[in-house]
Amino acid sequence: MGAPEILSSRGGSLPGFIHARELSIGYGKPLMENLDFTIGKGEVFLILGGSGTGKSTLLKTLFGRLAPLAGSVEIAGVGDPARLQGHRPRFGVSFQGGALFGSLTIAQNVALPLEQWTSLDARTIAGIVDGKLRLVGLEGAGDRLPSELSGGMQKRAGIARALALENDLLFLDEPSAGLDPITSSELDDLLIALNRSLGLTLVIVTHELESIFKIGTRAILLDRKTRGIVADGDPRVLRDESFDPRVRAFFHRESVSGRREAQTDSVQGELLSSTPRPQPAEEPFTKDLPPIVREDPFRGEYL
Ligand SMILES: Nc1ncnc2c1ncn2[C@@H]1O[C@H](COP(=O)(O)OP(=O)(O)OP(=O)(O)O)[C@@H](O)[C@H]1O
Repeated sequence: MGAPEILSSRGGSLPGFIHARELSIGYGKPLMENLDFTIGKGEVFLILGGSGTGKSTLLKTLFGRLAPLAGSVEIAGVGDPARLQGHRPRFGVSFQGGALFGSLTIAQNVALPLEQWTSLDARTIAGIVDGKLRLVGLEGAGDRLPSELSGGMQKRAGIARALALENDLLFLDEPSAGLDPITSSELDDLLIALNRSLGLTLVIVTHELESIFKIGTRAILLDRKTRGIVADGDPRVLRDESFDPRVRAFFHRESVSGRREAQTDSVQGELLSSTPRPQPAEEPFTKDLPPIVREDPFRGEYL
């Protein structure tokens, strides 16, 4: 495998936060081998690639749900995140499907990690939950069940729950899957606001081009054939300056041979077979995001 093309204006300039070293991932048989990269604190780091390349598998390996086949992952100086299973989470995770508990209200869902991992009293937890719901623009929706919310609101509720423990690192798998373009763009606005205001580090699997260029400060592109990273850098720089046909194929929605695909949502190219179709428009969400402040006086208790 050749070295990845590095076209980065930002990657690597921030202090290292997550280190993947000679990392091989997969289920028995490796999907990716010898991955080496560092994610900086405060980066919006995107994992890109075609369908089935192993993006979600890499994400799960980074946060310890899956053990590496070889190599290591270190988060904030602590090696082997798999060993942290069963301990208080050091980061939030928001997966495809949201995984909110359908029989619990939104407020109860957000309260769960606080009840599980802290000894805070109910009143304090209720105050924190209110703050988290405000943070994601869901004030007033705490008493509703997930089924009573639009898809975009459910995603934001999932993010509020992932942030309940005040972690400064969030892993997200296809956050805008199934959302219409406007709701998806509003979710991007929320992620940008969280990144800029809280300094949250975001590690995101996505293949929505609009999202990639809007929120990503750094991206790696996985390639199934070489089982490695073919590009690493600022997604806009990769789009505009790369001559690698695989990189161009991904960022310009071309086939690897350079032919521009007629339909961006049904491309057949090597890297590009799974852009999800948008769903019908949802309940609108105000563009005016709430001011984001670290309003939580109990932060020290459960960090
Ligand atoms: N639990 C599992 N056991 C065995 N193989 C799996 C498992 N989960 C995923 N795979 C396989 O691993 C490969 C990579 O899957 P993964 O979900 O990581 O890809 P991806 O790049 O995220 O794809 P997509 O964009 O379609 O979600 C696929 O061939 C998939 O079928």
